Amino acid sequence: MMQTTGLLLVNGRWRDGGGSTFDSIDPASGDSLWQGKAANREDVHEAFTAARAAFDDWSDRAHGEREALLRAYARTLEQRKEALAALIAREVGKPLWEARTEVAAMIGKIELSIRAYGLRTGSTEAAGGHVLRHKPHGVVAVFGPYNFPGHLPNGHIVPALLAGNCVLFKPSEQTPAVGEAMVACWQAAGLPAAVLQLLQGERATGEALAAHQELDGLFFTGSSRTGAILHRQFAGMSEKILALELGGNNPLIVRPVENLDAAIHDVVQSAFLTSGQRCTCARRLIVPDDAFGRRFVARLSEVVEHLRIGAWNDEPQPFMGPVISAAVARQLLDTQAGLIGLGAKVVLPMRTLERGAAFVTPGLLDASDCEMPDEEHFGPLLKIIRVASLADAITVANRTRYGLSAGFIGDDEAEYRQYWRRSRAGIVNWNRPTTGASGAFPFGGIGASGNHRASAFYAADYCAYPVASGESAHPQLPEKLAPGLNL
Ligand SMILES: NC(=O)c1ccc[n+]([C@@H]2O[C@H](COP(=O)([O-])OP(=O)(O)OC[C@H]3O[C@@H](n4cnc5c(N)ncnc54)[C@H](O)[C@@H]3O)[C@@H](O)[C@H]2O)c1
Ligand SMILES: O=CCC[C@H](NC(=O)CCC(=O)O)C(=O)O
Repeated sequence: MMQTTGLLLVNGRWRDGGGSTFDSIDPASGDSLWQGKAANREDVHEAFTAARAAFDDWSDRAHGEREALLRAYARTLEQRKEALAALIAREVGKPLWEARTEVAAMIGKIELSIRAYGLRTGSTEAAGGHVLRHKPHGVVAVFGPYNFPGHLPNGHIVPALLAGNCVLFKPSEQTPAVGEAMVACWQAAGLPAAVLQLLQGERATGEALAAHQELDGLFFTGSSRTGAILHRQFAGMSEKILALELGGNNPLIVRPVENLDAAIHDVVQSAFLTSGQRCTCARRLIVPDDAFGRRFVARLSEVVEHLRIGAWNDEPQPFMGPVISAAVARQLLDTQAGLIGLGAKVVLPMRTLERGAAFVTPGLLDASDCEMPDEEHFGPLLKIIRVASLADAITVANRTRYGLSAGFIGDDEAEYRQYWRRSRAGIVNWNRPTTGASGAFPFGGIGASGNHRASAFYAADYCAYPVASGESAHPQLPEKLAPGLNL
C-alpha cells in the first residue's frame, strides 16, 4: 500500500496544515487510512503567493518542456500504478479491477490533453500577419469529488498545467490520501515547486480558496448543490473563469429489444457501477407499461439481486463495493424510505449488509405512481417509471432540471433518433451504458449539471484564453493612406 503523510504541499515543502484535524476512513473496514490537518486561511494565502511567484517562469517555458513534464508524470503513474490503484480502491471502496481502470484513465489523459491542446488551443497563423495564440489564466484552483479521486481532478490538473497555469489542488475531504499520492507523482516527475500545490481540507478550505482575490479560475467537479453555491459566489466576477462539472438525474429509456440480457447488462452498468456513485449513473429507468416492460423489470430484478458486493480486495472480485461512508449509506436508506412514503413501490429493497455499515445492496423502486423530487440520489438506487408510449417516455425523461447523461435502449433506430432530437443532455447514448464516457470527447452537461464548460477533451478550452494578434516585424506604411492623412 502506498505510504501517505497527511501533509500539505506548499511552495515545494511538505508540512502540516494550520487547520483542524480530519481523517479518511476506509469504508469497507471502517479503519482510518489517512489523518492530517486542513489548510487554513494563512496556508491558502501562502500557497497563492508562492503560485503567483512561480507563474511567470512556468508559463514562459517552451510548450515542449511542459509536455515533457507531463510525460514524466505519466511514467511515474505507470511505475506506481498498482499501488495507486490499491489506494484508490481502499479509500473509495471501489473494487480493485475498477480502480485499475481509473489509473489507466489518468495515464491516458496525458496524451489526450496534449492532443486536445494542439487541436483546440494551439497557435494558428493566417495571411496578413494575423496570429492566434492561447495564454494560461494564471493561478487556478481544482476541487475534486470523492468518487474518482484520481481521474477527475487529474482531468483538470493535466490540461491546466500544460497550458501554463499554476494549480492549487483541494481533493475531496473523503479522499485526501489519493490526492496526496497523485501530487507526490508530479513531484517525483520533477514539476517545479509551487506550480502544483496540495491544500487538504474540508468545506472551510474550499471556501478560503474560492474566495481568495488572487484566484484566476476554479475548475470544480462535485455536486450541483456546491456548484450552485460557487456560481452565486462568482457572480459579478467575470474576470475569474469557473468550470462546473456537476451531478445529474439521468434518464434511461427502455424500448423493445431482442437481446434482453444485453439490455439488462447495459442497465446494470448504467445504474450500479461504482455502487451508483458516478455522475453519469442512470437514476430513472423508463420502461413500457406492457408485457415486455414487466418481463424486463423481472429479469433486471433477478440479475441485480445476485450482483456480488464486497470489499475492494475480495477474491473473487465483487461487482461493486460499499458506498463512500456509513453516513452516506444511512442517507440513502432514508431517501428510499422517503420515496416509499411518497408512494414508490419496492421492487428490490436496498438494505445494509452485515459486512459493514457502508455496504448497501442495490435497490429498485417503482415510482410510476408518485411525484418524485428531481434530485440526484448518489448511490445504488434506481427508480423505475412505467409509461404508455415512446412520447410519454421522452416527456418523462426530460422532466428534470439536470442534463448530464441520458440513454436509450431499443432496437428501433428511428425511435432512438426521435429521442436524440428531443433529449436534453450532454451525453446521449444508444444501446450503451450511460456510464463510461470517452475522454477523447467533450464531457459535460446542461441545465443544473454544469455551466456550459465541458471537460475531458474540451478541458483545454477553459484552461487557456485566446489572444488574436496582428503582427509585423516593423511598422510599415500601407500602400494607400486614409483620406486626409499626409505622411
Ligand atoms: N459532472 C461530473 O463530471 C462529475 C463527476 C464526478 C462527480 N460529480 C458529482 O459530484 C458529486 C459527488 O461528489 P462530492 O460529494 O465529493 O461533491 P461535493 O460537492 O460535496 O464536494 C466537492 C468538493 O467541493 C468542496 N466543497 C464543498 N462545499 C464547498 C463550498 N461551499 N465551497 C467550496 N468548496 C466546497 C468539497 O470539500 C469537495 O472538495 C455528485 O453530485 C456527482 O454527480 C460530477
Ligand atoms: O462520475 C462522473 C464521471 C463518470 C465518467 N466520466 C468520465 O470519465 C469522463 C471522461 C473524462 O473525463 O475523461 C463516466 O462516464 O463513467
